[in-house]
Amino acid sequence: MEDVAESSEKKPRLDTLSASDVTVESPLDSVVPPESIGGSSSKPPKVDSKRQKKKKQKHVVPESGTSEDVIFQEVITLLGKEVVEQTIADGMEWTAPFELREEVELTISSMSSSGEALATAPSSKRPWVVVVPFSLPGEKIRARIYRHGRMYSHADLISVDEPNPEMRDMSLVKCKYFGTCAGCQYQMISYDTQLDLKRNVVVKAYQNYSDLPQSSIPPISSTIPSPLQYGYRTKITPHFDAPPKKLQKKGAIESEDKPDWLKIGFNQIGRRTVMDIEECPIATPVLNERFSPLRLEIAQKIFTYKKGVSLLLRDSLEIPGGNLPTPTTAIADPVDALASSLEKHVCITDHKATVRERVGDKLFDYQAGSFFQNNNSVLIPLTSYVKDAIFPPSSSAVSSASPTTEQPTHLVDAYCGAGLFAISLAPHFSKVAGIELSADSIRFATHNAALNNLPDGQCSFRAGDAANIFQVVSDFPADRTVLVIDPPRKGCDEKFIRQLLDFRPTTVVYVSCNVHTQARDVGMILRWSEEGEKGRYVLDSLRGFDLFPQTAHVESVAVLRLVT
Ligand SMILES: C[S@@+](CC[C@H](N)C(=O)[O-])C[C@H]1O[C@@H](n2cnc3c(N)ncnc32)[C@H](O)[C@@H]1O
Repeated sequence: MEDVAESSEKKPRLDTLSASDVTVESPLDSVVPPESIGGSSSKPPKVDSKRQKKKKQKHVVPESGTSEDVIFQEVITLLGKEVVEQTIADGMEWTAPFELREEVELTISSMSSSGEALATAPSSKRPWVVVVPFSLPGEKIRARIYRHGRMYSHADLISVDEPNPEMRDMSLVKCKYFGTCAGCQYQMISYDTQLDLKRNVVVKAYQNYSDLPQSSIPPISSTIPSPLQYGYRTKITPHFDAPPKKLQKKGAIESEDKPDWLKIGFNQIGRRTVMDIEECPIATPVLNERFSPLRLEIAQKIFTYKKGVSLLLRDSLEIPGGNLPTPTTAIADPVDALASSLEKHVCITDHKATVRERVGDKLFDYQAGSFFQNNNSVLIPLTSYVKDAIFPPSSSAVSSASPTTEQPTHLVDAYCGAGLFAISLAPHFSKVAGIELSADSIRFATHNAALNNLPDGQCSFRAGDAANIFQVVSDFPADRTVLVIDPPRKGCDEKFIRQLLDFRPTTVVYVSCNVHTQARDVGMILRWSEEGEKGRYVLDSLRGFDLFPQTAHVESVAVLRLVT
């Protein structure tokens, strides 16, 4: 897509406006009962006057790739570039045409990449967009405005007055908190449609963020499904607030039951308020089994907490000898470890304890508080897909962009965590190097190489910034080296991309939980690779993976090949 900012000559640029001080109200503490999203209406919520404190807030243009910026790009698509530029030129982009708590009737136009619905404001108002959860294209709804952004306002859904019968099927909903909890957006949509929506997010991200011509973006295939669509989440982090000060002062007596004021669960949609949640159907069974007794244990000692707490529940295989905080440094017989690892699942709540997961014929240990992918059921499809992208399974599948018939022999795993990609792919390479910021994860990656019986010296892992890996692998032959990148949501930094281009591996597989920053980085890699004479990268394939069914999240895998 053309850069809107570049195309405006005298008008202010969309991305360079200064911050201004304005007075806003904090969001209301309102609740949309789940039944209202099926088509009936609800009463206005009670308004807690204490929560309506006025506060000063600066309006800052959101950084590229953040969720606010992603919505703003969608506002531009919906309202049109000219209209948005004119509104900015008039200095009105932060001035909503709605009062807070105003109720509006809307017709939904499209879905945002965050899984909410977008509607343009009624024609009696200035051009503006309203963002509403749990609504679908074509539906007529009533909503209540609670917060303003840049040319858009967030609203609570009050009722769906005319549902979209082709997309909405409330009989699919499996959670009693759906419609109030912030966790899931899509339970009322068929799984095939969820996958289509996620494909569309990848399409839009590359249109809005890559700055590449359409001809450089390959057709984006259908999103790869998760084998499990419920009961898949191997990690949940419910939280609770400390007891209210007045109760702490009274020194309230500990009781066997959970007091009504104590909410242990997840955030309410659009709010920072914690909802009381007893079970989460997208979490694995072992996590749900542990959650009820854990809630009671917390309730019984709630007055010992002076601050709010985030709990951790991780699904793990039971490790013979116990899921101890330190991995066994010496693994006497790794083959035995693989064979004897118990397949019994347990719930780990200690951040320092060791969690074990199986991915195909590999075992991965990691510290419970560290990063590991949260949907074990999709990890074989994901790692197999990456392997097939590196070594296309049949000659007919070899891309025309493939520069050489020689097979890659060396693998670099940047942002490697506990070694998921490095260790899964190691049998196909003679040398593997991984880098990762977390020293704990690196300790486990090294341990996992031994646990999986990989030959001594084949894999090396080091703690540090990803950009440092290129000094370490200076003896790797670039034309036989594959680079896997799996950075956090903010993506790679410029230093990393410059070093990548100095090294120029034959294939780059970029796995990302934020397709917007991925699109930005891939765009940079492709454009900058045209400088110099070391060969340029082409985007060979691009595909979404569904790691989080029932939610709007999509993981994206981009495969880049070097061509001369
Ligand atoms: C999305 S996770 C991927 C981990 C691993 N590839 C996996 O699938 O389990 C991103 C990882 O990058 C690490 N990280 C964040 N910033 C980094 C940096 N500047 N350099 C290296 N690693 C970084 C995080 O600690 C985290 O483990």
